[in-house]
Amino acid sequence: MTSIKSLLAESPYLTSIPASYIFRNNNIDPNDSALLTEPELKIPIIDFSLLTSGDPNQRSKVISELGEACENWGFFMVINHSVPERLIDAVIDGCKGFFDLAEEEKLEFKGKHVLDPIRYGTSFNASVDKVFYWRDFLKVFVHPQFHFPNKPSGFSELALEFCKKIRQVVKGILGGISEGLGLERDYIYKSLNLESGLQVFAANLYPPCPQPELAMGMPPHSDHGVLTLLIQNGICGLQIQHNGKWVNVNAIPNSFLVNTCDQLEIFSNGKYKSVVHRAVVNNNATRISLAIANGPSLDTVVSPASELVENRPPAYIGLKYKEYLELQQSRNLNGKCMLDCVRLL
Ligand SMILES: O=C(O)CCC(=O)C(=O)O
Ligand SMILES: [Fe+2]
Repeated sequence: MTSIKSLLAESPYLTSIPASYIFRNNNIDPNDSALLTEPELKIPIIDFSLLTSGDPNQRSKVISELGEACENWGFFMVINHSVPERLIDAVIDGCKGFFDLAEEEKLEFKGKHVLDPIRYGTSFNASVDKVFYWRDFLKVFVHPQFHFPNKPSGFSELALEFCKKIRQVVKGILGGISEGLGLERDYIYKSLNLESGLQVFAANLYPPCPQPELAMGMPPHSDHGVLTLLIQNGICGLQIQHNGKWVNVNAIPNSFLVNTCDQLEIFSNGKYKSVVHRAVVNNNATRISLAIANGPSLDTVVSPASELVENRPPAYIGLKYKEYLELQQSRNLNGKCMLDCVRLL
């Protein structure tokens, strides 16, 4: 399966996309006409420094903001996270450097199975996708064991430092979410074994597309883990579903875009729904996004927390995270269809 990058290198003056990439027709999709832009809506913003500050009033205020964001949006932007901007920029440059390698060099990292620790590819799962997505990707398992491509030089070291810092931010946010649910600060972190949790570094390349209104970078889906943190190269393209409408996310510079994922929905017994999101493409700039997915350890059986099923019976069956992940990755990416496999109510 040809990457988008090679497709464009072979046909630099492409004016229409191959039929196999036509995902939608704006004229007939009512969902697409329901697009809202974000300023009217105020996507929640969480000040991470207040979560870690010693001031209990500020902390309890931000914990309740976090709870509202999880309940009403499943999405928020995190500012003042203390991960240096130069590190973020360098990691994004590293992703660009990887995608700029010759195709033969990248193909050395072409994985076969969803649990292969390094996988370079295109679309989502090109062997089952009915329509191809306008996206090339590099997915790497960086925790509990750190794997990484050995090129471009220096990229691996930067990624190691970055992912470690992200785990600290995730720990802080999950502490706030736990307390917001009335649990001990480290309850979610411990119950889901985040200390040995799976962390996936997923870099996405969306080259300019001659017919962006017909193509899709990534189709509507929810993420399988607990929390995903996303950064990008200053070019927007992420949209989240909110009250049945698509909302453009205009990221605050240097913020992390955070979405709550399926394992948190299951663990919170449906109180915090994982958010459906997608990536649209444009016709003038290459977009790079980097999603860091943070999940339980692969052998954790995730089920609704016992503390949260007192007033409401469990709404999901327990399933080992590894099994959930294998199922999700081997199918078509389609909204929240995976959660339906474990839903009881
Ligand atoms: O590129 C984006 O904005 C979204 C990426 C995404 O949803 C993912 O990698 O799971
Ligand atoms: Fe996603």
